[in-house]
Amino acid sequence: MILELDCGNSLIKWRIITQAGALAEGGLANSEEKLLGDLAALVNNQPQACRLVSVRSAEETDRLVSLLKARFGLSSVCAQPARELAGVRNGYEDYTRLGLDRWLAVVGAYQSAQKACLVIDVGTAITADFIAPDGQHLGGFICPGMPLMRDQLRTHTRKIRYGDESVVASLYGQSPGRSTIEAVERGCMLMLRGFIRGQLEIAHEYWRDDFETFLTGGDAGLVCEQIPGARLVPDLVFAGLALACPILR
Ligand SMILES: Nc1ncnc2c1ncn2[C@@H]1O[C@H](COP(=O)(O)OP(=O)(O)O)[C@@H](O)[C@H]1O
Ligand SMILES: CC(C)(COP(=O)(O)O)[C@@H](O)C(=O)NCCC(=O)O
Ligand SMILES: [K+]
Repeated sequence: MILELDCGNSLIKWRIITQAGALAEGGLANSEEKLLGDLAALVNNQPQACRLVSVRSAEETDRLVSLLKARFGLSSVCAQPARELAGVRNGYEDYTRLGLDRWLAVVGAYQSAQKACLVIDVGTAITADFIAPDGQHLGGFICPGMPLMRDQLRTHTRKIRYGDESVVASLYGQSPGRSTIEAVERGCMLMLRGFIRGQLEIAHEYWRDDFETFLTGGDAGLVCEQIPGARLVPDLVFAGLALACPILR
């Protein structure tokens, strides 16, 4: 059994897979402690090794690797930046600067589609990445995700105040909001949708209709219906992680 971790800025996504790649368990943790507790509570499917990708600081990532070793005796392999992987060439001027979650999602998407791809990750930040038909990553765009957009308003105004627990799917509608929370959530949703529309326009300019759109990230469900034919792949980063850290397979 292999433990896989995707350490984002908000959540740690984890799963346990067999050597053959079949999913055995998985979950979400909003802190290191929660992750370690969830892993300690596993009855079956004890992992023998770990591979992980992190966009957190080197200190945080090293600490997590040490904790996994100390508590469970687990050795971890961490995904590293690369110029090229599985037929994809990193398009950043300095390839080490491209977020590793983006890179792995790009690699996972191209591996699956083998054609031009637009990869959109809707998490703490929203990222869009473009891959040409020959596997050349062209670069991408980054903007604040829903948590950051609402936090900016709650932090920098005096009268916009509501808790995360009040954010529910039923808030999202087409008509103008008639309460503060509705107005903010619907406004941020329109920003999100406008961003997505812009990315689709760019992809159409490059490749007309001959590209595949991949959607991933915790808030991908908010925009899935906006993109006909988009592939909603929650574990896209893990697909790339398996290619980046294959030694465990
Ligand atoms: N069970 C959940 N707990 C917390 N957030 C969730 C959950 N399911 C979906 N989300 C959404 O996921 C978003 C975070 O997405 P994610 O891709 O995990 O971000 P990151 O990779 O930046 O940590 C949150 O804004 C939240 O709306
Ligand atoms: C853009 C990101 C903050 C997205 O992180 P996430 O929302 O998935 O937590 C992350 O990929 C990152 O820190 N990237 C480094 C900067 C860059 O990609 O240019
Ligand atoms: K993201």
